[in-house]
Amino acid sequence: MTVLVTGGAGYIGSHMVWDLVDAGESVVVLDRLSTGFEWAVAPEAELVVGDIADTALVSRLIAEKGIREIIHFAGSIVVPESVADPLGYYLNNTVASRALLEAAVAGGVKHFIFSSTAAVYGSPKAMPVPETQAPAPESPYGTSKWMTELMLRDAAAAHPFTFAALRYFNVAGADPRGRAGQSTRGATHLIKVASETALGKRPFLEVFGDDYDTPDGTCVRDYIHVSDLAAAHRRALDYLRAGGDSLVANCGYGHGYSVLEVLDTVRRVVGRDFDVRMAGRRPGDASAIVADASLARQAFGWEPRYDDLPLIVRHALDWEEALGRRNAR
Ligand SMILES: NC(=O)c1ccc[n+]([C@@H]2O[C@H](COP(=O)([O-])OP(=O)(O)OC[C@H]3O[C@@H](n4cnc5c(N)ncnc54)[C@H](O)[C@@H]3O)[C@@H](O)[C@H]2O)c1
Ligand SMILES: O=c1ccn([C@@H]2O[C@H](COP(=O)(O)OP(=O)(O)O[C@H]3O[C@H](CO)[C@H](O)[C@H](O)[C@H]3O)[C@@H](O)[C@H]2O)c(=O)[nH]1
Repeated sequence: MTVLVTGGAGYIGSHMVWDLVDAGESVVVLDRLSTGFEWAVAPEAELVVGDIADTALVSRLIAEKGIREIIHFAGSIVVPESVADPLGYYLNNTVASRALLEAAVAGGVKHFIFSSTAAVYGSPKAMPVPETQAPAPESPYGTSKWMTELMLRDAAAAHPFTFAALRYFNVAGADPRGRAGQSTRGATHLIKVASETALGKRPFLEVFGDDYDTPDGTCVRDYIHVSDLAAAHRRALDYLRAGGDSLVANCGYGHGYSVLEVLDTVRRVVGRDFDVRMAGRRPGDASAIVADASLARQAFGWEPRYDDLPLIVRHALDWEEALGRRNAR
């Protein structure tokens, strides 16, 4: 059996591919390389360069490779960009996912795992936020992902497949063995931007808003190590293979850090200061969001290994340094 990983040349997808390959699975990656990299795909996996919205291509892959499971990471991921270009986000996240799902259903795919997001919740009143909290996204990005969750729910009621929609909180860090990491050009994610700034690749970092209703006024997020997230997917896949019901599950650790706390951690880990400037709020940002992650533990036995912010930052910095050496070659 071969697993199809869409977006497997991207940040999280490339870690997933390594995790599957390490477990002896056969893997095909479908990625159009818009933000991903050919070199990021583990050599044991087969990379097909193409678009998930290309139903003919996906149908051919499903038939030719005997695909029964899809892990779907491909998409557009930047919250403020989605505020500026909502239709582009609905196209690449919702419409393209619909096309992929149509090919999956027609091709007899049995299990589907989907990259959803904490952004579906908006700024929840009660925290940590459980999956039972009604979604109230504050950005087109969050809405585009929630719409895909709803399509999965309805399609799974009508067709013989099961799914897990995993709502990731803030993903950071890199493969502890140094084989993968975040290589995104012009990245906007806090730990990535802070790592680049700390290593002198950017002149300064801006803190987007210090007037939120949080203890120090900056936004609070639940940062999860990318390798723990990949492990959660493999657990979810095993659960679905064993006949588990479709589910929606948070992936986070259950504790939040403010932007300033993250920056302090980066300073301590790297052992030097860097230029941080206060700036206005960024469109689409929720003030605080922390996961209730008990369902993932109960339903499919997920046990995080890297719930340690300094370690996440250490791995992100190690990758950033390796990336610097790669780009210098
Ligand atoms: N990074 C986070 O903190 C975070 C949090 C929650 C959810 N997610 C979700 O996880 C998934 C992966 O995110 P990432 O951080 O690895 O981003 P990424 O940009 O590194 O990876 C996305 C990959 O998908 C590919 N892609 C995009 N559109 C495509 C299309 N139409 N057809 C084929 N390939 C396409 C890109 O080339 C890239 O390799 C996304 O769906 C994102 O919404 C990410
Ligand atoms: O240079 C920066 C970058 C970020 N931030 C702040 O740091 C926090 C985290 O921002 P990120 O861009 O790292 O992450 P987001 O919370 O905006 O979004 C991320 O996590 C979400 C889930 O919560 C989504 O799924 C999305 O894909 C992913 O980008 C936010 O308050 C943001 O304003 C800064 O102050 N300066």
